[in-house]
Amino acid sequence: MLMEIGSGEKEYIKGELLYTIFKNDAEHFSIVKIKIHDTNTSYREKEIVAKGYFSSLQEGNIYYFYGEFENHPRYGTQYHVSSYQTFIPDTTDGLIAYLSSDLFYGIGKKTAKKIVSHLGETAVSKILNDENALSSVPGLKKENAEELAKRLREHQGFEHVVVNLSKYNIGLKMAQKIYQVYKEDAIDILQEDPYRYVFDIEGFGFQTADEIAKRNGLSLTHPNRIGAGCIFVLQKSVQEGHVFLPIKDCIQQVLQLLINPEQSLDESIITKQLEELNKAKTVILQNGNVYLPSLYYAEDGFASHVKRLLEKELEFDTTMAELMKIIGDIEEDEVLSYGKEQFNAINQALHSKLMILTGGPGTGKTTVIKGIIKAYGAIHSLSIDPMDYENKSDFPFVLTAPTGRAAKRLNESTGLPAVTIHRLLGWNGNDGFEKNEHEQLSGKVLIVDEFSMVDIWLANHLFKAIPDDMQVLLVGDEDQLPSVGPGQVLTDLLESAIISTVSLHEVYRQKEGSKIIQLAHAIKNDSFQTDLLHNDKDFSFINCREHQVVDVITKVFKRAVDKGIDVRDIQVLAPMYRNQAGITMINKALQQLVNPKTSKKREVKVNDSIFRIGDKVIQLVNQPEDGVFNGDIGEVVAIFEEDENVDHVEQMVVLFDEKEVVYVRKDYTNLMHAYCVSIHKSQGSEFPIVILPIVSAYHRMLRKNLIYTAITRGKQSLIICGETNALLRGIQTLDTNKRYTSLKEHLSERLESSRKDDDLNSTVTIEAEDISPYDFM
Ligand SMILES: Nc1ncnc2c1ncn2[C@@H]1O[C@H](COP(=O)(O)OP(=O)(O)OP(=O)(O)O)[C@@H](O)[C@H]1O
Repeated sequence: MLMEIGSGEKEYIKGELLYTIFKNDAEHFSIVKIKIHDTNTSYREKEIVAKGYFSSLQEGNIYYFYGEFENHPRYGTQYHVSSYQTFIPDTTDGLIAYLSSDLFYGIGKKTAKKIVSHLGETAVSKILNDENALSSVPGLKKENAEELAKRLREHQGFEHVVVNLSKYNIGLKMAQKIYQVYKEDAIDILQEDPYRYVFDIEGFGFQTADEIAKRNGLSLTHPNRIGAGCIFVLQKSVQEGHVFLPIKDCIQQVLQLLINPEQSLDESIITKQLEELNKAKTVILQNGNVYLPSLYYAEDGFASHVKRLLEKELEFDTTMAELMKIIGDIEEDEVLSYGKEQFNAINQALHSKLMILTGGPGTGKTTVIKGIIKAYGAIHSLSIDPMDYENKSDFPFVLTAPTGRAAKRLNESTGLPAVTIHRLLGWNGNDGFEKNEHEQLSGKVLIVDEFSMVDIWLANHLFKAIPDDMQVLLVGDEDQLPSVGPGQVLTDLLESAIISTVSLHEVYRQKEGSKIIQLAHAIKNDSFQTDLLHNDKDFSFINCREHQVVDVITKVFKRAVDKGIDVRDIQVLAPMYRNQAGITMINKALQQLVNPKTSKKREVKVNDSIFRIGDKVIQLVNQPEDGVFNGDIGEVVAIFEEDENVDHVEQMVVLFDEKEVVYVRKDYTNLMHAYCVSIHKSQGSEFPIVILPIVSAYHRMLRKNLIYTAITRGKQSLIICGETNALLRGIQTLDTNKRYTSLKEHLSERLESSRKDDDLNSTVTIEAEDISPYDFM
């Protein structure tokens, strides 16, 4: 149904599009000049500049624009369009002119007249709403009728969808996503089964679908509602890190979600619906658990690749004596003597197809990685200098980590090239990964650092791309926070004990007198005592309460900056965004301290924040097309106004290490200030100076692994400010949020089946010795 043009209390500007000032086809973003015909707003000028996301606009056409006025500091009043619609002439003459215009091939004036006289002045909406409307027009050829309806639909389709979705408070951006999936069917689907949106459209919430369904009078026990409820509950559980939900838990959560005083629901209805979804392969029910298929297959796929890699035997014919000599030479070269655990780790890694190396900070993980690479090079007579390889892809050592900063750290500590896992696999956004089981990685040894941060999806994609004969070393610290995404791959692998593992316990950095390392290990080993909080050369503890946190941090920060320390080297980490000691407040205060407003510095306002040239910012999502990833930290280096660049849109330029990334306004929300970042976001990074507030106001979040992760981010200095009790309680609180994962089961099933195959094969061989083929003839 078409919304009545220009009707309702919604503000509009009706006008002719005079010309396009700027157009970005890829973004569907345009800035246009409008000659105003009519408006129900108080705007009294004859013309206005309008901007927004449009599918197609034609100069000379008349449109209704719905949106809001905006005051641009340089260009004055502009209209920010949130939805729009072509004005279809409502007079007979206007309509005839419209239908016989160039827009509609094959329809001349005569035919247009016939259509209007037959269908009346609402001809266009009749054609759009009823496929057969034109069949009653005498003398109109079937092909022409079909062509006209098709063109009209194409032309009106997007606007029609946008305008109708806006009635349900669905904005232009989400409307574009929806239109891409459903095209002109979007509104029909929304009206018949809004819950389908929850399945098909990323980011479309259950509550929105539910409200629309209620408005459209859909029954509260409708299977689609219950099905969407199940999917929504599963999607939510994935955000909490689960790979599946036990069916009972899932049912309880769905009941909670769908609860309604008007109509009761019982478990059997939900169970039945889960079975239906299972039949349709929308979920997978197995062993009393319910999975979203992508997660079930990720776990199972990962397990199958682990099995594949373990099956391929490794040829290693270096004798222990030879190896001792090689390692001895490396020790001489490195001017150190490997500890027993470290030697064992190098030896085992060289012998293993797949190995896990774990250990807390300063136990020598990087030292061991370097030792493994050098020893491998010596054994196989391979140079470990990338410069000796003409072709980059021939370099035998592939070093990778889940985040940009972790990869950079790995590169700096080993002196070898290291990239993010996404880059290694050639992630290209929607299209997926260039590297996969068909196009695998090249190289001989793969080393993945910070493996505790890798979720089951990424682990599966990575393992798919590992060729059978590659040796793999997974390095991580199991005591850190689990991955942000679903699963706990490192923990599950360690618990399954199917991959050889070496844990390093002896702390080497402590020998250099590091209090940070001492603290970290005391927390890890549950031997923390408050006297460890005494100030030291690399550690201070400042007593303060929640309301003093922002002030204390600002003072500490100021003192450090006054001492000449680079702002980029000081990182505040906190567990939560809200409350008076939260990340948001800390960022505001620190921005004011280190990068205040001045008349010379350009800035842009984004919701409640102001981004200013010189601001430290963090990327919040993966943006592979620009080579920036969730957690990367950069600095705003330029802000351009619309008329200052060839694209004619406002732009903000952020420098990440040596790479500049240009953001347009719609992407500004991918950034946040980074004077203070969440501990979760800091995983995989290290900073010279870490300031860590810990107060009881964070109690919901304070856990041993969170505090351990935060403390181990500090390289040279750590300043904790807050309450001793909150710290004590935090490190005594274990993360009881058990993640539901079944990787261990998948691994044992896979390995069990391969054992059975082996048994079967061996049985056949034995029997075959006694039986001749003729026995079967
Ligand atoms: N066997 C050793 N003898 C002397 N020094 C060592 C030895 N092993 C490691 N170190 C030193 O200890 C420090 C920490 O080692 P390394 O950086 O390898 O640990 P790590 O586990 O990677 O630490 P982090 O996780 O904090 O990065 C380094 O300065 C390193 O040179």
